[in-house]
This record gives sequence, C-alpha cells and structure tokens, in this order.
Amino acid sequence: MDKLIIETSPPLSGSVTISGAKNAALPILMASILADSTCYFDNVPVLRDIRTSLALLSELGAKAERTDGQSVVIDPASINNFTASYDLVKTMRASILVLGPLLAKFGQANVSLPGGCAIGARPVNLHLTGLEQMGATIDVDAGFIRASVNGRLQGAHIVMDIVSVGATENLMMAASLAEGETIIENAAREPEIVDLANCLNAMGAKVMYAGTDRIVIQGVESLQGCRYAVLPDRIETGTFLVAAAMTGGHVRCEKAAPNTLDAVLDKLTKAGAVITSGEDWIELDMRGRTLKSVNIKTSPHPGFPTDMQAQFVALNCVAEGVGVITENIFENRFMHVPELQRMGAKITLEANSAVCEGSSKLKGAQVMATDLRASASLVIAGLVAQGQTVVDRIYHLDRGYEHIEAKLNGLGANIKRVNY
Ligand SMILES: CC(=O)N[C@H]1[C@@H](OP(=O)(O)OP(=O)(O)OC[C@H]2O[C@@H](n3ccc(=O)[nH]c3=O)[C@H](O)[C@@H]2O)O[C@H](CO)[C@@H](O)[C@@H]1O
Ligand SMILES: C=C(OP(=O)(O)O)C(=O)O
Repeated sequence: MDKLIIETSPPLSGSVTISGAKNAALPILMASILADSTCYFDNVPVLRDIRTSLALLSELGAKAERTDGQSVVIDPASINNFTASYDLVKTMRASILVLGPLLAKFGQANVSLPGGCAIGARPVNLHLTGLEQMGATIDVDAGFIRASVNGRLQGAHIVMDIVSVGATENLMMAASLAEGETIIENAAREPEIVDLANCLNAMGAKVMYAGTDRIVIQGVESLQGCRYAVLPDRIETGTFLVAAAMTGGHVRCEKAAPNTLDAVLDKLTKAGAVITSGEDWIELDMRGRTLKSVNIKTSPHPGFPTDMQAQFVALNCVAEGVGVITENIFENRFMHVPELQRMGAKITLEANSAVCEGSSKLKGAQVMATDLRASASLVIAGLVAQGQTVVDRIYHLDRGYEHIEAKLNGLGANIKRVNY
C-alpha cells in the first residue's frame, strides 16, 4: 500500500495543468455502451476509477483501452455480457451508470447493488424508479439489481424527489435510446451533466436543456461512436486553488474551466484571495494577504459542491476567525475532521456542521485517508503543518487525483510517495 510523506511547504508557486474531470469521464465512458460503433474519448484522466471503468466495460465484452496519454478508445460492438460484478462495483459506485445504457441498448442488465460508503448510505432508488417509469421491470435480489424490458424503453415524465447527479445521468442515457420523449424534472444541473449531454448529442442523441432542472430527451433508434474530449476537473482545480490559498502562494491552473467554479471562486475571494481568470485558466494570488474563514453550505449545483467541502474545512482550520461549514448532501461526510483534529485543528462537529475555530497551528502527524476528498484535505493540511505528515490509505486519493504529488511538487511542495 502507498502512503504520502508530506513536508512543510513554502508558498505554492507556478502553474499546474488540470486533468479531465473524473465525474464527467465516468458517465461518458459508460455512454459508449449505447453506441453501435467505436468511441474515442480525449482528456480522460489517468485514475484508478478510469481503470476500473475500462475493466468493467471489458468485462461486458467491449474492447476498452487507453491508447496513449489521455485518450481512450471503446468499441462496444462486442458487448455480450450484461452483468456488472460485485468485485468491480464494490470498488467504484459509479459502476451503477452501466444500468441505464445496458437496459436501453440490450433490454437487460444485472448490476451488483453498490453498498453504502464512507460518506453515506447513497441509495439508488431514484435510478430504479425512473427506469421503472420507462417500462423496465426491476428486481433487487441477492445483492443484484436485475432489470429487463420487453422491446424498447418508453419515454416518460419523471419528477425526481431529490436532485441526484447519478440518477439524472443514468436516466438521460437510457432515455437517449428510448421510444418517444422523456422529461426529467428536478434534474441535476452539474457541469458534468452538461458534458454528458454534449457527448450523447455528439453520438446522435437529442438531449435538450441539460444544465437546467428540466431536461428533455427525444429518444432515437440508434447512436453512433464519436470523438469527444472530457471537461476539465473543477474539483481538482478547486483543490489546487485552496492549497495555494492556504500556503499564501500564487498559482495558475491551466486547461481549467472557470465557468464551472463560480461558488468555489466566490468563497476563495471571500477568504481573501485575489482571483483572475481567462477562458481556460484561473490564477489565485494570496501573497501578503490574510486568510479569512468562510461559512459554507453545500448544495446541488450551482450551489457549493460537497466535493469541495473537506478542502475548505482544512482552509478554515488555519484561517483567521470562526467558520461554519454545513454539509447538506451526504450524511457522513466529515471523516476528515477527527484526522485534522489529530493534527491540532480546533473543530467542533454540531449536527451536520463543522465549526472551525481558526488560526490553528497544525502539526504534522500520521493520518488516515477515509475517502477521496477527505484524503485531499489531509494532503493540503500537511502542506501547512509544522513537520512531517504521513497520509496512509491513499488509494482513495488515487481514485480521483491524477499524479497529485507530482503536480504539487511542481508548485514547490515536498511530497514523497512510499510503498510499504
Ligand atoms: C461519480 C460522480 O459523479 N460522483 C458525484 C455524484 O455522486 P452521486 O451521483 O452518487 O450523488 P447523487 O447526486 O446521486 O447524491 C445526492 C444525494 O441524493 C441521494 N440519493 C441519490 C440517488 C438515489 O437514488 N437516492 C438518493 O437518495 C444520495 O444519497 C445523496 O444524499 O454527485 C455527488 C453530489 O454532487 C458528488 O459528491 C459525487 O462526487
Ligand atoms: C464522492 C466522490 O466520488 P464517487 O461518487 O465516485 O464516490 C467524489 O468525487 O468526491
């Protein structure tokens, strides 16, 4: 198992290239199941979750491989197995995203039920009821979702109880090959939803108004392969910007998508940073400025993203003043708090809020990564802690950050990966 050894960092400085978004790439890779011919995807980050997705598509019978660097090719023509096994699903919840495409294209799908995970129970009821409304028969039996449909799925008017990114994606993909029109009300509006819709449309789908809470999809009879480049990762971008702010540095993120980060940039500005941006870059300057605590409430896009919550808890620990961060999406997403406390952070948990006293002098310690973004918060806390921080169980981090230590070291940090 790998761990990261992090020394106290000077103010981060320089530029870093942002990778493609994990959360856009995952549904886009699964969308290839819907096509009749080969799909070519670019800007696909090199991550453990992407390797898992390629393994899953291969298990289904597709030819799925990374060609070079950031590109992936998937030929779905040979898909002949409709079962996503527990072994793969248990390592990546986004495996549930094969359900809609398999059902729409082949009329059947067996997907291992993703269990809960560190951040919450994360049920998939909305995925299932939406597909049932489109005519699918679904049984959940012995840990598997067994879904089938006689003929094609039928367009439906679906009103989602809760805003769900994954359910919106699954239903959007299924509806693309359904007969007739599907309307998804109370749809998620995340940039990754828009990216998936753009990719589906490049395959020949008719998805309209993605990015609003009412998506309309006119089903088509078939979809073709396409070439599509994945959106830049807004969470990776935000994580580097927070690290720059905490170290009092000056960092430029290249190949970023500033228009996907409004809520995060707003909080960084309130924290005292100077932000400038162009079409595909963002620069943060914190030199000589005082870092101030911010209050945050997570909510679906365009609100503040839950995937940036842990990083801002770390920021508030060392900023001036008291900051309250409220998590509204997942019921157990404060696993980083006890680890940050081990580093000396003064945080109190009150219901679903983390109250950070601020101005903590963090001290390096051995800490444990518990989930993806919790891991990121520990790494950036390690940059400003006095002495050495050792972050264990970083396989969580490798699920979602491409070469994080190399990228941070390129900005002046001193992080080593060791294997033991
Ligand atoms: C691969 C991917 O894109 N992951 C992102 C996606 O996860 P994911 O798509 O799993 O998250 P959802 O948007 O579905 O979850 C939002 C909330 O809805 C609940 N829910 C969801 C589905 C359902 O059928 N029933 C139900 O109750 C969840 O438990 C959660 O409380 O969006 C989350 C919220 O922005 C992000 O944190 C994840 O990084
Ligand atoms: C929670 C996340 O991912 P996943 O939905 O894949 O667990 C994340 O990206 O922060």
